[in-house]
Order: sequence, then structure tokens, then C-alpha cells
Amino acid sequence: MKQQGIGQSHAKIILIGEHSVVYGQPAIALPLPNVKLKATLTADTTSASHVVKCSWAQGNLTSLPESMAGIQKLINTLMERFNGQDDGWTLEIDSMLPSERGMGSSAATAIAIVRAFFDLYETPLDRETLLKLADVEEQITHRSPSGLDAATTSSDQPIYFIKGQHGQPIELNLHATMVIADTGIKGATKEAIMAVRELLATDPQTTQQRLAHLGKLTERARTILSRDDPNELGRVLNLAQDELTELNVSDTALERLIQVARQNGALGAKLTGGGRGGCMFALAKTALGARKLAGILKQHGAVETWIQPLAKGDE
Ligand SMILES: C[C@@](O)(CCO)CC(=O)[O-]
Repeated sequence: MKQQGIGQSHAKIILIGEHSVVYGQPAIALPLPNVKLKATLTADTTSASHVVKCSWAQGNLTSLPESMAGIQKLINTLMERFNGQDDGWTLEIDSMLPSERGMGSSAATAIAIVRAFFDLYETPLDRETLLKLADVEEQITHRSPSGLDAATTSSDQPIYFIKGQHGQPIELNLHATMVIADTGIKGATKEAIMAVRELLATDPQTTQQRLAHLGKLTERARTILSRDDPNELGRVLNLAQDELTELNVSDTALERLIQVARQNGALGAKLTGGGRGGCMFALAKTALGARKLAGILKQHGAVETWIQPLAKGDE
């Protein structure tokens, strides 16, 4: 066992396919490498205490807030795995990710913690084990997670994802820039997932059609990403937003920013992640256009914006 274990991860953004991915349809998600999270696990040889420190909570592992029940379970699972229940440590989580905004904060935290434990105990970690362990946390924090968040917050490349698989890296040849904007309202992923489940129970036929349509739109987006047609991608994103609204996972704050973006030259705009609060994004043709849009979205209530070029090398 070393003196210190370090684990890193980053935010993610779902381009298309949220919610339908829970029901076996494909999704495409991108890493946001500049929005980072770091977990530092420092061994304490003087005591057997387990202290967790992060910007939203601080204290002993056993007294973490309810919102961290998934993290608590994950850490207990890791301690058991390494037979390290009697090893004292302090875990510091340093995160640039806003929590509950659809940017994968919980999965990114889990990924970094798993990496930090494997680093501290000097054990090699393969991707399958990493995702399986992150799922221990995600199962509690979200309901029926697809695994998409963990797969993307641990990947350096955009991924095409189907539930039950690890995600396939894809190359993007489309030159456009995304503006991500935070409504400032906590996203309610669990509730949004429940809302879709309820719709499936009350109106199975239409709901299944909508989920299948989102899957088809994702396939179309994948083809478009391999060539350079940002206008067509914008149209596909708008169609996906229509379906998400019908699935009852959007809300007025998201719709407002989406409309503002479309009225101000965005090629397309939609919510991203769980919805019902959280973030939306808009697609702009150029980096300059994206910066202008970011300013406009802020004037209309966005509390934070991030700019992310789609293709590598456009930074
Ligand atoms: C809403 C959802 O599709 C994305 C949450 O970021 C849920 C999931 O994939 O687990």
C-alpha cells in the first residue's frame, strides 16, 4: 500500500439518446476533459478513521449525507475488496463539476474514487472492473442507470453506447461547437426516469415508439458525425428534444434556454442528461458563434456556460 492514491475523471455530456438508452436504445456522449474531478486518498497510519472531504460534505464515512449513500456503499465495497477496513485514510474530492446538472457528477466521483483506491493499493484496474464498481454507486444514486455516465466520465473519447456494453469510441469529423448552459436548477434524474417508466405503463405503445424514434435519431446523428453536416445534426437534435418534451423530462427553464438559443442562430438545441432542471446545450457553427450564444444564454438566466468543440483539434 502506498502513502497516497490518486484517481481522476471528468464531466460528460450526452449528445443524444438520454432516457431511451435506459431501454436498450443507443446513445452518444462526449467527455468534457476540461471540467475535471480529482480524488486523493491519503493513508493515515496513526488511526483507522475514514474521513471524506468534498465541497458539499465533510465528515466520517459513516455520517455522510443521504445524497452520498451510493458513494458510501462504493467505498465500503472497495474497502472489503482490499481487505482494508482497518486501514485509516482521508479522501479528498476536488470537483469542477456542478452536481445534479446532468454532467455526470455522481459517476465521475465514483470513477475517480475507484481509481484512487486501486492506485493506493497498487492494483491494476481494467475497464470492466472500473465500470462494474462505479455501477455500485450509480445503482443507488440513480434508478436503473444505463451505465452511460460512468462509461463517458472515464473515457477520453466520444462514445457510442448501448446498455450492457462498455461503449465504443467514435471519431467525430463534424466541425461545430457546443455551448452547454446550466439552468441553475437541480436536475431530477431519478424522478425523470420514473416519469418515463410511468408513461410506459400508462401509454406503452406511444412511449415505445418515442423511445425507438430517439434510437433512430441517435443512429442518424452517428452517421452525420462521421461527415461534416452541422445543419443536419442541429435538425436531429431538435427532433430529439421534441421527443424528450413528450416523454415529460423537460421543463420550462430548459425550454426557455432552448428557445433563446434557437432564436439566436443555434443550429439545434436540446436538454442533456436526466432533464427536469440541469443543463441544455446548443450547437453553433463556429467557436465565435458559440461564445456569442453563451453570452446571450447568460443574459437569459443561465448560471454557467461551457464551450466544447465537437471535433478534436478544434479547441
Ligand atoms: C437519463 C439517463 O439516460 C442519463 C443521465 O445522465 C439515465 C441513464 O442513462 O442512466
